[in-house]
Formats: sequence, structure tokens, C-alpha cells
Amino acid sequence: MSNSSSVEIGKQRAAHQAVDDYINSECKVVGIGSGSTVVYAVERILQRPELKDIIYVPTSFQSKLLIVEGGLTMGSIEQYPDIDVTIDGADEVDSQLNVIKGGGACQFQEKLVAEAAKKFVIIADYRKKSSQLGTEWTKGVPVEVVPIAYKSVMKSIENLSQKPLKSTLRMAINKAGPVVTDNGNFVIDAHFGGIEDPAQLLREMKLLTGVYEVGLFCNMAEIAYFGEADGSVNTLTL
Ligand SMILES: O=C[C@H](O)[C@H](O)[C@H](O)COP(=O)(O)O
Repeated sequence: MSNSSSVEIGKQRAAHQAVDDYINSECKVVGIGSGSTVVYAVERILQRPELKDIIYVPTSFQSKLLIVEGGLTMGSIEQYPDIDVTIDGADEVDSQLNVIKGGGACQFQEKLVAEAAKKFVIIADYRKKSSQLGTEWTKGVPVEVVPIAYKSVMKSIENLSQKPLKSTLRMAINKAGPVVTDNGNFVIDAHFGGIEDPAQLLREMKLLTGVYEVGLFCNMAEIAYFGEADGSVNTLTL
């Protein structure tokens, strides 16, 4: 099997198992994360007709499309601030269930919908497992910033207790200029190498003026499902 097909199978198996374990007809409201792994979670939801009556809360434009095109009922976080379960992908997950998210620039709405949920479930392929954040996912910590503040946030990041190796403004592909998020903001990717204390870094970055949301999710996930290269699924809980 090629690497890319074992990755896709890993994503699909992890997503299907998480849906089967965590979403049932007792659930009233379910949060739907963003990214390529979540596509398989929605695929599984659509295979189970008893899950059709649930309200699904999106975390991005992409996730809205998945819900609408699947013919599922969509609700907003304002209408449904209490969510039973949110299922979402990850860029990197450490052994303490700290997570880097935002590779697709969706971390703000993802965090909002994850925090509203009683249970936050991560689904990922085997490449996302890590002993220390920043060592497997080497594209940096995604930091969503208000556009006029991007330079000053980049400067302020230099003074954090763990200094970044570099930080870059994320540029768009097939459009001149920066990536613009679903909230009209920019994204800085802050590279730290191995992150010594993710929760501390998160606290410090959240205090910087102009920072909208940071793609570090600490003490939030109750479980992570990893689809392995051999087709099996492993879980991580604390
Ligand atoms: O902004 C994007 C999200 O945080 C995604 O959940 C994350 O990047 C993982 O995406 P994928 O499932 O495509 O690896």
C-alpha cells in the first residue's frame, strides 16, 4: 500500500470508529470540525440514518458545506451553545492530549465549538502522533491575528518566554497576498521547534493585543483516535 493510501485509510478508520463510539441517537447537538479527516466523520454519519435528526454545528465554511451537502440539519453556535460531542481533526497531538490545530486556518471557530461541547474527540492518522508538540508538525503554531496587528504580533512573539525560531505570515495559494480566514483575519505561523510548555505558551500568546485565537488546544480533548498504517485504530486517553 502506498503511503498516501495508508494515510487516507488511517483517517477514515479513525473517523468512523470515533463516530460509532461517540455519536448516537441520544445526541441532540454535535459539533463538526474542519479538515480532510472530518470528511470521513461526516461520511460515517451519513451511513447511519438514525443520526439524521441531530443538529450539526459547523466550525468553518468547509464544514458548513459538508453539513449542507450531506442534507444534515445545521445549527449555529449562537442557537446551540450546549453541544453533546464535537469531533475534529488535528495537526499534531502529544501524549498529554495537547493539540496543534489550524493547519487549515479554522482554529477560532473550532475552539469555540470544542469548548461548547461536553466531549471533544480528536480524529487523526498516525502521522499526527507526537511526544512533543512542534516536533512532528513543523509548519508552526497557527496564530489568527487581526490584519492591522500582524506586524506588532510578530514583534511581540519575539518576547515570549519560549522564543520562536521564526514566524511567517501565511500566504495564499492561487491568490496574491495573505490567507484570509473565515473571520476576515490573517494567520501567522510561529515556529518554536519542540514546545516546552504548550499551556504556558498559549496563555502568553492569548495576552498579545491583536491575537484572535491560537491553534494550541490544551486540556480540551478527552480522547484521540489514531488510524494506523496497518489499518488498525489506537486511542489515547489520559
Ligand atoms: O484548520 C484546520 C483544522 O484545525 C484541521 O482540523 C487540522 O488542520 C487537521 O486537518 P486534516 O484532518 O486535514 O489533517
